[in-house]
Amino acid sequence: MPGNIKVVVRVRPTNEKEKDQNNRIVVDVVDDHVVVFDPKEDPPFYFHGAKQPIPKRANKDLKFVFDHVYTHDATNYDIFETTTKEMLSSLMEGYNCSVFAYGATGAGKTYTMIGSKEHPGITYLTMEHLFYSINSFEQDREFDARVSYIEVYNENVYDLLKPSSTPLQIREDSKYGVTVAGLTLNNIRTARELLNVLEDGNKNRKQQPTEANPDSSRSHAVFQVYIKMKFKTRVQIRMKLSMIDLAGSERASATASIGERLSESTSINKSLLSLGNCINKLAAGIAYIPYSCKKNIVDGNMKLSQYVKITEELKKKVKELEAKLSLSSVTAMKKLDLNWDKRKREWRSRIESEELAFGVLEERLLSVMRQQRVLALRQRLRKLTFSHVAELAHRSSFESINQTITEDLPRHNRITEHYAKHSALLEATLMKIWTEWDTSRKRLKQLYDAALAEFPDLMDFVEKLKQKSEVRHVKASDELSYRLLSIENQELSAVTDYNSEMIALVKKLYLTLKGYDKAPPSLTAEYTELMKKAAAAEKISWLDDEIENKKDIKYFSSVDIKKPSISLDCFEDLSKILDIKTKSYDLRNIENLEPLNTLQGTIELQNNESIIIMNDSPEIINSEKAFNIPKKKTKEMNTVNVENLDIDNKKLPLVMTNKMEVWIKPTAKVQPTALSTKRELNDKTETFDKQQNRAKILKPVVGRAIPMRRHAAQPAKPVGGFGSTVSRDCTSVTRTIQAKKLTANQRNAAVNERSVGLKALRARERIQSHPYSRPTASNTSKRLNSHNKENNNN
Ligand SMILES: Nc1ncnc2c1ncn2[C@@H]1O[C@H](COP(=O)(O)OP(=O)(O)OP(=O)(O)O)[C@@H](O)[C@H]1O
Repeated sequence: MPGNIKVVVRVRPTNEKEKDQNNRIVVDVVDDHVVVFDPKEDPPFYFHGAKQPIPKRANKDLKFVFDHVYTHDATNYDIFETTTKEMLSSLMEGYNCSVFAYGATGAGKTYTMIGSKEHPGITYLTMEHLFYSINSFEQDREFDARVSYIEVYNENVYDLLKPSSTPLQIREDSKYGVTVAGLTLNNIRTARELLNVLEDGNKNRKQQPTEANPDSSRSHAVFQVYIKMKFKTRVQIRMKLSMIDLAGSERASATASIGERLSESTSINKSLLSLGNCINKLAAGIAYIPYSCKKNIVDGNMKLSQYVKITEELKKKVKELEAKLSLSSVTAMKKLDLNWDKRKREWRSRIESEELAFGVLEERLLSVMRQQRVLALRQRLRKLTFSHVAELAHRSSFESINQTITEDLPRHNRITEHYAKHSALLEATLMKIWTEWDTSRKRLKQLYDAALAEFPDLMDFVEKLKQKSEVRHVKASDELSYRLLSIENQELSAVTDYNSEMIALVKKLYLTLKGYDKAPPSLTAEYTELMKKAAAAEKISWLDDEIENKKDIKYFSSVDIKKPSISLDCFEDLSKILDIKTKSYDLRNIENLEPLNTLQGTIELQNNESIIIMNDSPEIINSEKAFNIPKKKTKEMNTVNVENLDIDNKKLPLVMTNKMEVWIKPTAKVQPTALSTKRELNDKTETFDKQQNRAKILKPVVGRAIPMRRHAAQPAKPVGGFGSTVSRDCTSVTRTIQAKKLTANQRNAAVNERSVGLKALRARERIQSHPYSRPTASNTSKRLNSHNKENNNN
């Protein structure tokens, strides 16, 4: 505002009563600034030729100049536009502002200040604009606006927002000045909320009808807005806006006050008198004014030379002050900066030490969780072993074995009990540490939030610490996976050895019986079934499977630190994985076993590829079953070349025995071996089609070659075929098709190599060294001797 005070006058329209009584209008609005009170009457006039009487009392005809004068047709909005609207910009700059409505009873003070819902007063309009300003500044400032609404009635203060018959206490202290103890401050965010607050407050205001005003307010109402404005630069400003609807100044005679009204009038007048005195003293420049204010009077009688001297002195003083001010502001800024850095460092070190403590707790927690997981796995494996042993004891017909195993049961029980105790202990420890860890975690989070609220640039620092914690989790998970897998692996190899021995034993027993024609068909069937199962677990790796399995591994080994009590649930899934693995056998020991293992599938060919299937078996008698090929033809199928085979869509439905190896080759032709014929190939392929068209597996890896049982009597032919060295080599059985894309020369070399005597030689050696071949006329005694010898050794 241009000045720090503005005085305006509003003239209200005459009311019905005044109109009825034909009251004289005593205020004459000359223009926007000048008003004449009790203006002179117009010159006497004549009516029907008779001069009308002149009033006895002389008119005061007092002229007043104001900052603005509003006529009776001005609206509350007009008043707001030229008064408090301007004032708001001063308020937003941090000045306290006050607005008083002063006037006689019924003059329209409440109408102007408070108004009604239809005609909101300037308090509402001002606040509405204030909220608008607050919103427009929101980008770089934060606001907190609270309001209070009190009335001063009979010199006592009452809270209009929390009505009570007991007045509030007024206090004065050096820091905050005059305050009202126990005052309600309402946090409001919109002008609409304010309207409700004002309405509620007004209902509690003391109003009584007087002669002059049927709704006369008998108290001074003080509406105050406390605004806290915080800049992004952390500078904070508090300011206060007071909108005061004073009680009407009145003459007891005019308001016809008696009794209680009269005492109210007395109080009202007394307080207004004090206010008036204060304003008058300010205006008159009196030395002592009870509320704030500096005297600034210039003596008009001083000489010009004195003015010059004073001005010089003042200039000097101003320079001194300016220098001091700039010095102190630099010092203050430095101090501020130092404080700033110091506080930041304090936050960092507080956070660091809390994080350190948190990290120690977390390490402990993770370690206990790891122990718990490992123990749970051991517990489960122990249970599994125990149930196997118990079953074995139950089934065993050997008294001595049964006894040994039964005697061992108490030890199993003791171990199980020990595991349970240890597990309970770990559980208790875990819960204790977890509670401490959780408390520390929450505390750390609070510190992070508080530090970032004050120093957003600490974000990187906080993020690094958070990452540290994540790394701890990942490490713990990895370590756990490693521990679990190594335990599992130990278990697996133990089970594998055991199973291999068992299968070897079964094989010996069965073949021995069979060698002596003592194997009944039911036993053969059972044996065949068992071998099928064993073969089904053969180590054929499927590329996709490996990927899927990895998911499971991740699942069982992750550490969910936030839910320690249910962390062991995932072991159910782990058990599934382990079960799969423990069922797999070591296939090294089931080579040379019957029956044929078959691999079914479809090989999809690339445009430049063809297929060669080779079979190195000198006798094809058992593949007859799998392929359903007539005997006379199968005998000729030692080597099968499917090169250039015209299969629909270049897909070859395939039943691959373990005696075969599939070679995928580029279009370059491979020289067929001497024994291969197309005719044989076609016969075989037709059979595949008939039987195995439903096969769906894509991209199979070549299976391990398991040579069929051989008849020692049948001479091994020097035939072509795939090399058994490849198939026996455990590491090479998981080759992918891609790995087989050899050049034509390499392939030819390989084919030829395998086609000649080397393979046949090996096959012969195997046959001759095989102790369980059916005895023939020429070698029966030799076989029996060697068989008996081996049994004795066992
Ligand atoms: N500008 C206006 N236009 C229309 N009506 C008005 C105006 N000013 C006041 N009035 C009416 O005049 C009456 C008295 O007004 P108001 O109650 O605001 O007076 P007041 O000065 O607050 O009186 P008191 O001191 O007794 O409380 C009310 O009925 C109000 O509606």
